[in-house]
Amino acid sequence: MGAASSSRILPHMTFNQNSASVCPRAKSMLTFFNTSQVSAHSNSKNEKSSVARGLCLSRPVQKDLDWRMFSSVGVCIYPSDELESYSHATEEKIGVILLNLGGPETLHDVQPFLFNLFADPDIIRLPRLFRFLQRPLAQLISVLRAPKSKEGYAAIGGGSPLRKITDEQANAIKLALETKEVPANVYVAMRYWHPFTEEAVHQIKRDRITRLVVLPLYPQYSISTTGSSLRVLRDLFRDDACLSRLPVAIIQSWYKREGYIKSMADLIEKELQFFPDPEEAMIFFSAHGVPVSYVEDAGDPYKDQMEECIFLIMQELKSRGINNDHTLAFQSRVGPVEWLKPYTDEVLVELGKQGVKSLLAVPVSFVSEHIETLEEIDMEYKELALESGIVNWGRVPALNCTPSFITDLADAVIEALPSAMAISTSNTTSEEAENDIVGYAIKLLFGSILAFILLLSPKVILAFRNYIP
Ligand SMILES: C=CC1=C(C)c2cc3[nH]c(cc4nc(cc5[nH]c(cc1n2)c(C)c5CCC(=O)O)C(CCC(=O)O)=C4C)c(C)c3C=C
Ligand SMILES: [Fe+2]
Repeated sequence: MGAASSSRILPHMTFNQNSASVCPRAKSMLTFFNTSQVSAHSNSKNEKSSVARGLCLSRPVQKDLDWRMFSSVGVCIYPSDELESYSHATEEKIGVILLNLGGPETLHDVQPFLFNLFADPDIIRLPRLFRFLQRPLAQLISVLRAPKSKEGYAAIGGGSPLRKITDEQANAIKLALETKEVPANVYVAMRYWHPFTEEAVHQIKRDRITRLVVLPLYPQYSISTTGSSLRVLRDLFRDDACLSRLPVAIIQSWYKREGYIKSMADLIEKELQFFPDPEEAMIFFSAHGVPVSYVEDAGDPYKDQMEECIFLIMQELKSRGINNDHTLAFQSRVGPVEWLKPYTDEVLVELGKQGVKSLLAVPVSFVSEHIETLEEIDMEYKELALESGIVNWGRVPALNCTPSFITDLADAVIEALPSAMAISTSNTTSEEAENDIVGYAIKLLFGSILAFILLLSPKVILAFRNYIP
């Protein structure tokens, strides 16, 4: 996880010291911070700096997804020796936290991993009234889905390669930052399996990091991925007076970055050469799907960002004289609801019918090999494509530790550093807290009655069957 400690001062960098990371020695801290002021400030600042540096800091539509809405009531809980040195910190100690999904390392881990995933309210979005059902539902669905998932993980060697690859990426980013004379500790924070976000945050505190860059390993922003990890981070920071004062810069998405686009184009250009007739091959972008309601009801920018990303990759390829046909489809749907269309499996069959003979699959929503590239694309979709009449099949590897890509991520970190600012804090009055509790009790009561009625309905019972293979 955390790489070797770095404690050099960076004389060539000037940071905005208004948001100092010093944790005051005061026994308690109840700080009110004017969030609207912070928003206005951070907006103009981030937008200016992002335009100037090509950084993509797109803002999610929803208020509750926004890191700037952090609020905190808290007492500094560092042991006194830690507090002492934290408060006297004079040296800049940079941390980079990589946000990723995590995956089961053994077949034994599969069901508990699935439980963590389905227990996430950003993955199964229940109406507020039914939130108390989240964990029992997660238990039910994870048990029902585990046999199918286990088959998939068994087919790729008995576990997910995600931890190993993410650790390698973390080391590579650390090295790239060192080469650029920006020594930093790089931490891996997984959402659903080890090393969990909590573990990474704990290590960040122990290492007394003074400035933090949050870098999701998802090029495009989705409520279900980056949004979910940021929410967990926000909660951890909100509950900790010291962390809520740590200057943090968040890179929300980076699919527009030139280095990323060029690295993707390089991989595609290289893979096309393996086809007997490279110009004839269709470039088939396959992105992980999300339920339609995320985009249409919750304002998830994922689909728009994905389409723009593909446009930019194709533009880069055209500038290199590569003018192949291309298409985008969405894979890996789970559960009874409608997901983003077109679906990868249906498009493959359709392309076969249309007489497409050569096809290059390009996984585009994730930057490491994982179950959905190694099993779903390489095995299931390949078989379906060949059955459907496609003769020449290829697949672009995931970026993993491709040097040009890692260098670009290191650049993104360096560009984001100056915009780091402390998380805003606010206090809740005891009256507001009491109202919250009463409101919650009323909702719980009515929710339970409604849930009981609903759970007995045959329609709901049928819907859950759809999680089973
Ligand atoms: C950008 C990438 C991803 C999005 C968006 C995403 C949304 C999403 N996923 C599920 C359900 C499952 N995902 C699973 C595995 C999985 N998902 C992603 C990425 C995105 N998910 C990755 C990289 C992985 C693989 C991790 C690994 O172990 O290699 C799984 C488990 C596997 C399986 O049973 O198929 C589930 C389930 C939902 C419901 C969702 C959006 C709401
Ligand atoms: Fe997923």
